[in-house]
Amino acid sequence: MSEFALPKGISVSRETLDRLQVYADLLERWQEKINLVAPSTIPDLWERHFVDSAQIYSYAPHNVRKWVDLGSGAGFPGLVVATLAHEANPDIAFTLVESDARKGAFLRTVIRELGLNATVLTSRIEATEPQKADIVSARALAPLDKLLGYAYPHLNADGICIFHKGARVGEELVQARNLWSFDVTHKESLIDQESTVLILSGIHHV
Ligand SMILES: C[S@@+](CC[C@H](N)C(=O)[O-])C[C@H]1O[C@@H](n2cnc3c(N)ncnc32)[C@H](O)[C@@H]1O
Repeated sequence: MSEFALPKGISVSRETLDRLQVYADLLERWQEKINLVAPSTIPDLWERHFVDSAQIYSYAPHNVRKWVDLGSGAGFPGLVVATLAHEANPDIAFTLVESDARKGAFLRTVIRELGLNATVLTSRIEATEPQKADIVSARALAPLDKLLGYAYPHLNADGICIFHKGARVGEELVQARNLWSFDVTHKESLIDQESTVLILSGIHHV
């Protein structure tokens, strides 16, 4: 199977690239009616949202079965990762938690069109029953201390979190350590020098 490189060297098959393109086209169409992403980011949709999301797929351990994405919005990063996993790891079940019903309708449309192994829960994270996830991801949802409070009930015993974080990551880590104990690995963002991806494991209340 031929491999194609997304910008920043992420390799995907022709089929996956085509699926991502269908997703991007749907997003641009729906964006005319509902605000799925900040309009200022549309000219840079591919890099700001698709590549930024795709970069975390390689950080997933090989034995992942259940992946939960919190506050998915238009599907970033969860639905992009579900698209990447579709061919190589179709057994990974993705759950996207998004309280906004219109965004939920968009997410379901993409899932149906692409045939992905993913489900949308249109509910508030705090009201969602524990998901027992191997991985919880989130981008642009909340400061780290609050984010861990959202994620913790949905992790299984060995579960890890993969969070996109911005320039205030140092400050957020200090705050979070007041409430939480965890091991953390920092990965440089592929798209933005100011951003980081955090991988957190061994998460417990202090
Ligand atoms: C700033 S947007 C980020 C969306 C996406 N993760 C991204 O990076 O493009 C935050 C999203 O989280 C959703 N959200 C915020 N609080 C939530 C909660 N408590 N439960 C479920 N969804 C929530 C909002 O509706 C919104 O779509």
